[in-house]
Amino acid sequence: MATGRLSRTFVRMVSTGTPASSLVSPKTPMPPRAVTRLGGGAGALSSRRESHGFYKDVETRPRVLITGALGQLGPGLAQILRDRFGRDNVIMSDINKASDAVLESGPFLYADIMDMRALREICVNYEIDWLVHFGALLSAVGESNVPLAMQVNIEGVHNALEVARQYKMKLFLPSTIGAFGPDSPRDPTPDLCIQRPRTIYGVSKVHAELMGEYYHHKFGLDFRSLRYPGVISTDLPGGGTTDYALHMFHDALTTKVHHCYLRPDTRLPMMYIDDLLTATANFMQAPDRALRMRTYNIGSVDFTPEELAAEIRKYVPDLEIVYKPDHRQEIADSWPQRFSFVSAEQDWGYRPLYDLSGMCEIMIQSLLPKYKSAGRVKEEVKE
Ligand SMILES: NC(=O)c1ccc[n+]([C@@H]2O[C@H](COP(=O)([O-])OP(=O)(O)OC[C@H]3O[C@@H](n4cnc5c(N)ncnc54)[C@H](O)[C@@H]3O)[C@@H](O)[C@H]2O)c1
Ligand SMILES: C[C@@H](O)[C@H](N)C(=O)O
Repeated sequence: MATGRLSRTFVRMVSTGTPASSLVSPKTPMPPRAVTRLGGGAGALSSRRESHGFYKDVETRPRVLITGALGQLGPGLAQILRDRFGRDNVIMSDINKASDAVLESGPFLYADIMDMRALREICVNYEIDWLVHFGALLSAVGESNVPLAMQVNIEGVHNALEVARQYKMKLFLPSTIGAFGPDSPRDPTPDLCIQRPRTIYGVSKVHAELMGEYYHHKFGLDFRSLRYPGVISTDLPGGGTTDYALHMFHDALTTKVHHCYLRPDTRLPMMYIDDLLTATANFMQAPDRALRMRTYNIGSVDFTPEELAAEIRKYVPDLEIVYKPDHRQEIADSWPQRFSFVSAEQDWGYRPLYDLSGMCEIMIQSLLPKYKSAGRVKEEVKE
């Protein structure tokens, strides 16, 4: 609770133009990495880790900065990492304004990944050990604003790489099924194969994979990346090609009509968010010696819009789908249909738990009470 209020102060200070350096003052009680062991007497965040007395905890309780943390994936990953490393050791950041729920959940800062100086200040002042770089423009949004996508997804990655190299941080940044293209084997798509994507999003992600691996080999940077499939969650996504699947759940429970921008037979790899976030945290913690590669495919299921609709109809029998493919069809047609993730299973023990029916069950169970209490469930839904 207290940290939530403080976070609000950080946001206000930054939005009024206060330099990031002035966020750290003796009166700014950002708690240190092991606040519980300090017994609540932690007034100021010292810029010197030794004053916390927990040098040995860097391995087991690293301090993590998440960029672009207000999107579909950031809040969930912050929660998992806070459960593992302590609430105040995981700092969320974004260029958007955080909700009260985010501010109450733990530390939050304004951070634009295009602003290298501010990134440096945050990483030094808050003694960041791991950088999780989520700030990005997704596939459909990227195609509608290519110059911005190039800035955020390419220059932003350069900034993340440089900061991580300079301050010897571990860097995780996600790649995607969109890093493959029509020339890649699509059923299944292995970890290593030709990658010639046709979207700026895909091109920027191949660039990120290659640059990260280059920094690893050249400078010893602990770079790690997972190629995520479309992610299914109750929180709505930020403008990708796989978004239809999430909207289908919401529409099923409210209007019972979903307008689908893909053809009914468009198969894409997907996974449930809990599997993805657990895998991400486990991968970041995996011992370096276990990793034969720096970039791995992960996934769990693959389905088409008509297969997803059939599964959701077990709960909402009269769900209607109206198919009207648009520009996103071409993107989907160039992406993998099935994803091979055997290397992740073999090397660091990746194990997804949710299949299509498990995913649908938990989505309906999670969304139904929210829509019911908002009075938006259209008629009876089989629970
Ligand atoms: N969600 C998926 O299905 C999926 C699948 C594959 C890969 N990924 C990758 O995972 C990461 C997170 O995805 P997401 O779904 O949460 O994305 P999202 O679009 O929901 O959120 C991205 C966040 O980045 C922020 N952002 C944009 N420009 C920024 C800037 N200049 N500085 C700082 N932040 C900025 C946005 O405000 C937003 O909160 C991305 O790198 C994405 O490519 C996501
Ligand atoms: C697949 C992934 O990268 C994202 N959900 C998109 O569709 O753009």
